[in-house]
Amino acid sequence: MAGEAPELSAQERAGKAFPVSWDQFHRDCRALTWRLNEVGPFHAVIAITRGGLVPAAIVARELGVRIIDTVCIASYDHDKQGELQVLKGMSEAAMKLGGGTGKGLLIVDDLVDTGKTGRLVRDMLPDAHFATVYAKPKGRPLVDTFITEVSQDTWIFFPWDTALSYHPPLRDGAA
Ligand SMILES: O=P(O)(O)OC[C@H]1O[C@H](OP(=O)(O)OP(=O)(O)O)[C@H](O)[C@@H]1O
Ligand code: HPA
Ligand SMILES: [Mg+2]
Repeated sequence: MAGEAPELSAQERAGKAFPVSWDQFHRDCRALTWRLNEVGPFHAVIAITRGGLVPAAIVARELGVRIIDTVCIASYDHDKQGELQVLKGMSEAAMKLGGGTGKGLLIVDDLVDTGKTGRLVRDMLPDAHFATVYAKPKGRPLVDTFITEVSQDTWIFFPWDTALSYHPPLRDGAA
């Protein structure tokens, strides 16, 4: 409708930027593993794709877990959240390892934001341990273990989504 404000993307609503480098991400994943090592052992790691694949590989390597499965969920088209779509559920083998409820399984994702994705996986595997590297306040209650809390009005930029580029100086004309 004419005059109506355009819908803001989640990233525009978030406003602040929190860029994460590969080094920082690796360090944060290792810190997450230190905490998870106190909770395990785990039979298998379940990565929530795609963002959960990178931390899941690092965590599984540190914890010596070699069985890794995926739950493929999509909701954000770049930075706009739509309906959650489960594109692929867990394998029967991993489900069996978790006794049907996820007991002894470790679910890993890069972050929780609104918590919608987290809620869906918790409903699928109520007894699993759910870990993320970053957590925003709305999603935080759904996570068992995380490393860094980031405010709800911040957008996290992951290293696989970004590239180095020129940034002008803060002060006009200082370049
Ligand atoms: O707490 P929520 O508001 O549900 O958001 C968190 C989810 O959003 C992102 O995934 P996305 O759906 O963008 O897919 P991707 O992992 O393939 O990038 C992120 O990796 C989490 O899985
Ligand atoms: N960064 C990247 N992807 C996301 C975010 C975020 O802050 N929230 C939901 N998906
Ligand atoms: Mg994701």
